[in-house]
Amino acid sequence: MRLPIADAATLRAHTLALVRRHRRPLAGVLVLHALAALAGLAGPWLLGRLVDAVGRGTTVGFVDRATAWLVAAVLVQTVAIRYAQRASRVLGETVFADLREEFVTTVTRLPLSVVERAGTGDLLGRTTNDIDRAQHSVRFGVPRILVTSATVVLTAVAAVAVDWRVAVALLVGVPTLTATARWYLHRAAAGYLRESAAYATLNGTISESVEGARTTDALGLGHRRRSRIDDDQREAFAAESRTLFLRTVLFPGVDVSFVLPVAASLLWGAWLVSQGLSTAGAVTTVAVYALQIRHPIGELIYWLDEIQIGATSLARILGVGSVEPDRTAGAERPAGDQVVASDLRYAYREGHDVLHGIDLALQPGERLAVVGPSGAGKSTLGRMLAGIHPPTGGRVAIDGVRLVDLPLAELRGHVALVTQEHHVFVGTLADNLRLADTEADDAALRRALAAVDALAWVEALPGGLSTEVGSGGVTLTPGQAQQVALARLVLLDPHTLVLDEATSLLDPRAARHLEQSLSRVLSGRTVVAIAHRLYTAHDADRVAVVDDGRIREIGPHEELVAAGGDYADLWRSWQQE
Ligand SMILES: Nc1ncnc2c1ncn2[C@@H]1O[C@H](COP(=O)(O)OP(=O)(O)OP(=O)(O)O)[C@@H](O)[C@H]1O
Repeated sequence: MRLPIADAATLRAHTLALVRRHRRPLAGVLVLHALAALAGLAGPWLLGRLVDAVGRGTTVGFVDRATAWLVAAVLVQTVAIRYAQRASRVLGETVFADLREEFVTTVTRLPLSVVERAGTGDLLGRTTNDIDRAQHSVRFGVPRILVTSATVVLTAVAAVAVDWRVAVALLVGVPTLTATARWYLHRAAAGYLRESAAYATLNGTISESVEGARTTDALGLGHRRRSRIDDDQREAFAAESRTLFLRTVLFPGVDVSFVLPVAASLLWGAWLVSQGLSTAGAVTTVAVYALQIRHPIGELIYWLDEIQIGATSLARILGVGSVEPDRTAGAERPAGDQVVASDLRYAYREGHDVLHGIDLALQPGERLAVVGPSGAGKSTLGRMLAGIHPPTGGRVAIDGVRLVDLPLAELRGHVALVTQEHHVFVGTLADNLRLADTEADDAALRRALAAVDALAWVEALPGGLSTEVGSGGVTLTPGQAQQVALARLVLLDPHTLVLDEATSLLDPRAARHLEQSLSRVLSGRTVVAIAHRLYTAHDADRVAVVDDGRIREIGPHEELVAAGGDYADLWRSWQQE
């Protein structure tokens, strides 16, 4: 599955909405650029007047005045360009800041199931490469397109105003220019879209290979990863070659279109002058305009090309916003705190259920251990009970209200999940803990740390709670990171907790101690503990044995051992180890 890409209509609507939102600064920028362009047109016009005046015979005074006007025009142009550039950049930055904020909000609201199915490469590509490209277009492209368009239009109008007969010659460049630009722009969007997708896939494969390097090494899968990277690279190469080919047609076509109008205005103008239909001054002015217009047209096409790239990136960024939410909050709120799963099913891929109709009623305040072989569906069950993914069949409800009908922020106050994967965010240790409760004071943070046996090492850190941790700060061991995650859970204080191998990174003795101190703090809370170590099951009120997506046995440890079923076998072999 890939994340969606916004269609042309959405892209247009979004761009128009952006333009409307910033129409005042946009109008200001346009006025300033028009002023700069007008001042730039004065030079060739004055030159033409001088040529004619010299032809007729003129005075030094006239030449001096014309020169003074020329200097004044250059000064006005310089000042106008300075303010126009500044206003354009400010506009570009403001628009991009808007886009960035929108995107961050969208990404943080993405359903986890969608991110997992799409793979992180695609999302990573959109948050890095595509944001960079869109940023380049918005920051520099949009302002330059405004400048160059204003300059091209005004130069053409000025040429017609000076002498329309001579200005007609400028049109000879139009057919080749439009044909080449149309040919190119028609093909470029698909080409750049393919290129972005190819690089996103390549990035995903490379980052996956780096993250899974040890596994690859241990299983001797190096050649497979290499051939996968080779395939992705071949696709990226083919995609890049295609866009390069498009440019090799565009650039010569554009160059020819630039030379033609200059030559034509001189030849055609000379004939007009010989017939007494124009003056040498008018021909000079139009020919200089034809030379002058090359630069903004070239820049305009360059930016139209860049804008195409930016637009494809923008389509990929906006596409993320069209991901449907995986839940919509209803109005009902639970009064009690009993979590019940009924006929619960889940499939990561359609038609491949990994949970086959589980019924489970958690008793408020009980501690349930979930055990079973690898791949049995224990983690999936844990995620369902915590409302991470909406079930594909059946339901999980608190006091009759389905978890997926609760707003996410509220859901976390009822049920929370801690897994073995934790991220330590850059910031102080206190910041990391306050993610769970922004209002918690230092004393509350210390209590939570004590509950997870972490207070001693935190107080031994150079800055205690204010120690900077995460990338660039003090590096926490995986076990310490796990304790921080558990302390967050204590602060969050939900009535039901799902611990998925939440102490797996600690040594067995420390893990058991932590679980015991945690259970003192969490007394009265319902705890579902998914466990490898069977003492967790031994310490629990009930044990559920999960195999092949079904609960095979459920009951207190002693009863299951006495029953002599799967659990009794598991327990015996674990004790022998
Ligand atoms: N993100 C995923 N996408 C596709 N299939 C998945 C995904 N996560 C788990 N599965 C599959 O679902 C089944 C149940 O996996 P699950 O992780 O729930 O089992 P588990 O009992 O927790 O195993 P373990 O003890 O190894 O963690 C397995 O067949 C697994 O391959």
